[in-house]
Amino acid sequence: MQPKDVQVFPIAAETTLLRSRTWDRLKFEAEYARQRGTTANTYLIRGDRVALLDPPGESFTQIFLSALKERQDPAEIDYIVLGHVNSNRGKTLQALLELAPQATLVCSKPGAIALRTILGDRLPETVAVRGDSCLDLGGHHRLEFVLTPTPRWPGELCTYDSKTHVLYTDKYFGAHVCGDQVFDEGAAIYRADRRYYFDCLMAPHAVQVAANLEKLSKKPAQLYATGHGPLVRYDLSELSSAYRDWTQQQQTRKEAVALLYASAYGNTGTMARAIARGLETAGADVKLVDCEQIDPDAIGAIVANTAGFVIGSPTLGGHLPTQIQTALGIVLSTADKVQLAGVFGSYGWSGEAVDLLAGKIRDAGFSFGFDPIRVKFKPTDEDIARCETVGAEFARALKRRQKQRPARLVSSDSQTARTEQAVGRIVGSMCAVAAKKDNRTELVLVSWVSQSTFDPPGLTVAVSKASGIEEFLHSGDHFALNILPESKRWQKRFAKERSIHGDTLADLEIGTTENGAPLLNGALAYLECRAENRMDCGDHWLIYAVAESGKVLDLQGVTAVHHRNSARA
Ligand SMILES: Cc1cc2nc3c(=O)[nH]c(=O)nc-3n(C[C@H](O)[C@H](O)[C@H](O)COP(=O)(O)O)c2cc1C
Repeated sequence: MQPKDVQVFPIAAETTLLRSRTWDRLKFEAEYARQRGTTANTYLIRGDRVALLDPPGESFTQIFLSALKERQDPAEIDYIVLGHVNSNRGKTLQALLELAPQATLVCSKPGAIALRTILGDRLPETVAVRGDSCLDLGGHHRLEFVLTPTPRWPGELCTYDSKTHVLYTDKYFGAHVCGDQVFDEGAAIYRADRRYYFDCLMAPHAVQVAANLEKLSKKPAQLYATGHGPLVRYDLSELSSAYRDWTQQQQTRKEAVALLYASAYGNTGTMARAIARGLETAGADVKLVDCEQIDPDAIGAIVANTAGFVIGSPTLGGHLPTQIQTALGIVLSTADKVQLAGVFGSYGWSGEAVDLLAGKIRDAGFSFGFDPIRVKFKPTDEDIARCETVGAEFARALKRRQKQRPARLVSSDSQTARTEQAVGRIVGSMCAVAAKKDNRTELVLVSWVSQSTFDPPGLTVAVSKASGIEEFLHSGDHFALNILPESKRWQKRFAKERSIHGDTLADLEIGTTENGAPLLNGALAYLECRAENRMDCGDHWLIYAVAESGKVLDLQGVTAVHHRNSARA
């Protein structure tokens, strides 16, 4: 394999590209299956002042600095502009700043926060730019900044040079592909790589990407200077409109379901059509695919654009037919783990196919929207009705899932933020702890509630020390745990204030439990609790209480769950 190197190329007036190249796949691309190598593109703009845009990550630190020093004295670099900040760049930045201690770092505000974590004491003067900020390098090189945050890169920043009409697009419009070609002449050869890059890095954040594309389109760019892969000169308008189409497709894919099947004698096909009817009745958009009739390459594209997949197969000779084996391989390598799965099939006596499918899909980490369905030979009317029902259930489960998934998963580069994010993924049910003493009622929203003992039935609840209620929760005190249903009403009410007491209780209908504890009208269930013990834990008290009695008030209701982006949100 060709060794790593740095390709240097002038791309516009006083503007040089330094492309750190690897023909191998980099560590950070673990998610990226197309092994075509990559380039980390850095740009040097020499106006009256010198700006270096986007030094590469640590895989290239030494070769990049050697190549840079041959062309530019680092001691004369005025600005280092960072389209995004991550720890992978930390090592190169540290080495670069030793050679260029005079340089000012330029990045977005979230970028500056991440830099503080990465560089610590060694952080030099840093300018956090806003969306309307400009940096005049002299010689008519005026850098205009466009903030393009996505949950994955909250601090992303693109830069436009109004002299050269070059738009430095950081993560946008790139591709992980390595070669000698700097620009994209014969652009069609890159389209599959660019689409794959989009699917891996942009598609999950389609809403934010669409908004950012809109901002970028305001710059009259003649060249997209990408962060990775070939620069976009020849495919500029087509790639821009393809990005818009792809984001739009992504936003409408929400409840599409890929229903893949094969059927030698028509029985599994009958089941497939019944499941499809059920799905459609419940509002899903079904892509029904007979795997014997489709080019396997098309299966990946279909599955990548759906929120769930269902696979049906007959058992033939104790196995899956080849077309289903192929389809399964494609599905498992393409589908996102958040996609919901389903399995069905007709059989004659042993019926291994459904178990095989379910086992592989389960082992790959997917969860199911219905229990696998097996039908012996020809489906009866009852079987067909059952297939329709599970189709509809699957569509509803999909809707619920999408509602429950947090709108934004903000990824971060600092270890602390990553830990907080991970802690934030622990979900808890939304409850209101309510207590009354001396005619004073206090009510506080909590989501850190957990059953702790079976005998006696006991639970722990964490209550903020800042909330007024903690003084009502000493050993022997009684309180009610009101378990809230999924409802916008409660979300809105508690968005205003989490801790409610005094006059602000007036808009709530509060009854009493049998033991006289405050019961919130509209609660899904309640538990009458007696505090037994408490532990001093940082900014919270952890209360252990015994549930003395309780009742589910709405048997059909679903408990509200508190999804968070981070431990602090
Ligand atoms: C050649 C052949 C092999 C079969 N092997 C099995 C088998 O190993 N186990 C089983 O349960 N059924 C087996 N069957 C029965 C089929 O699974 C059954 O007929 C099923 O309804 C076919 O579904 P389809 O109409 O969707 O193709 C076999 C059928 C044929 C024709």
